[in-house]
Amino acid sequence: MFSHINENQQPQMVDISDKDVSDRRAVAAALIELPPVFLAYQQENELCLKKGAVLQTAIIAGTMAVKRTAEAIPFCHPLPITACQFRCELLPLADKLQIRLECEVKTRDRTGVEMESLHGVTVAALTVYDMCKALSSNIVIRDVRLLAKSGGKKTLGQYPLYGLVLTGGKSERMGRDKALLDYYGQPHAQYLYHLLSQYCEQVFLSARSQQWQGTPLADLPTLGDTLPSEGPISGILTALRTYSQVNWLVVACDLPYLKAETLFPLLQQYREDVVATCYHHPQERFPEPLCAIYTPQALGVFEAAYAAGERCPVKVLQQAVCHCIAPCHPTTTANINTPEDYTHALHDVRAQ
Ligand SMILES: Nc1nc2c(ncn2[C@@H]2O[C@H](COP(=O)(O)OP(=O)(O)OP(=O)(O)O)[C@@H](O)[C@H]2O)c(=O)[nH]1
Ligand SMILES: [Mg+2]
Repeated sequence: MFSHINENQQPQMVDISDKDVSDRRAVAAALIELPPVFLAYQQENELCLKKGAVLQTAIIAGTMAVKRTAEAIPFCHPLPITACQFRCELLPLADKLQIRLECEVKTRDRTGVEMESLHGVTVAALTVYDMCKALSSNIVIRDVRLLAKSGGKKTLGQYPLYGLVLTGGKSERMGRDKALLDYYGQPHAQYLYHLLSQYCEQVFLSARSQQWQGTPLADLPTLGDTLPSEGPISGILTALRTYSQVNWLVVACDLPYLKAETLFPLLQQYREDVVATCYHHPQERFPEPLCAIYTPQALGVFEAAYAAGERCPVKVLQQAVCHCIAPCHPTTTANINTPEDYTHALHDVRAQ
């Protein structure tokens, strides 16, 4: 029998009286898209309109909503909230302004706070809409979802996210190290390290041993290949072996177009019940292993493929259960290999 229906088939609040108290945490996220008219109102990480500071107001509204979830959702238990934190990020794009909201809630009780985090992030998103609607009603709220929950029977998002920037190649076709090429005012591997650091608990470069000694990359945390350096698979497998209880966001150092906006779909849609979440190739639709999030399941899959002599990560992913998503732009996962590619990409990113 379902615990949310009683013996007369009437709905009821689930009886949690006998459950053990534990520390519970949940994180929910939402994405809001605003038309370009809002771009002019951005001031650092805030949107300042006549009506007031949009994100600050959204955070206050969302926090109040978290505390009052049981009043809005009929069968929710009222819970003492011990922490409620919002993270907001503004992302100006050429044709729109994106806002990414995250709401993290904690309690110590007999049931979890997933509804609280979802309610909080939804009301915060609606508050953004309310603050902004005088300027335009062409506002889309999307991808409201639970990212993580822990402390109860079912756990979601149980692994932290780590980042890996693959730099261990020989750049033979380029003739100089692709990790040191500069598009945004610093060696590209360093740029990617900082980009991933915004979303990952820890980030490492993946390299051949001693590769970066005496270079500007020497001070960044690095995982040296613990297998013969035979291509990106060596770096990926080293990372999976070194930290096997984390999700790995892996990117190659030769992706000049990678930025926050291109990572959002991965961050927003990745799943832990698959080997990897990745973009598919824009035309040929095979999984792109060098801009992907791997779960701990990937370790066994890569070990088996490696032992069988496979060295191509695309082929490994083609045989595995992956969550493939469409890249937002064909250049998202475009990599560069030759000096001509570099000149071309440099021109593109400078023109943006
Ligand atoms: N850790 C590690 N990374 C590698 C290795 N080989 C390639 N990579 C990385 O994997 C990504 C894709 O590699 P390739 O496009 O083949 O780059 P490459 O091998 O440097 O270039 P070529 O020498 O021209 O083939 C890049 O980020 C490389 O730095 C390796 O043996 N170990
Ligand atoms: Mg290579």
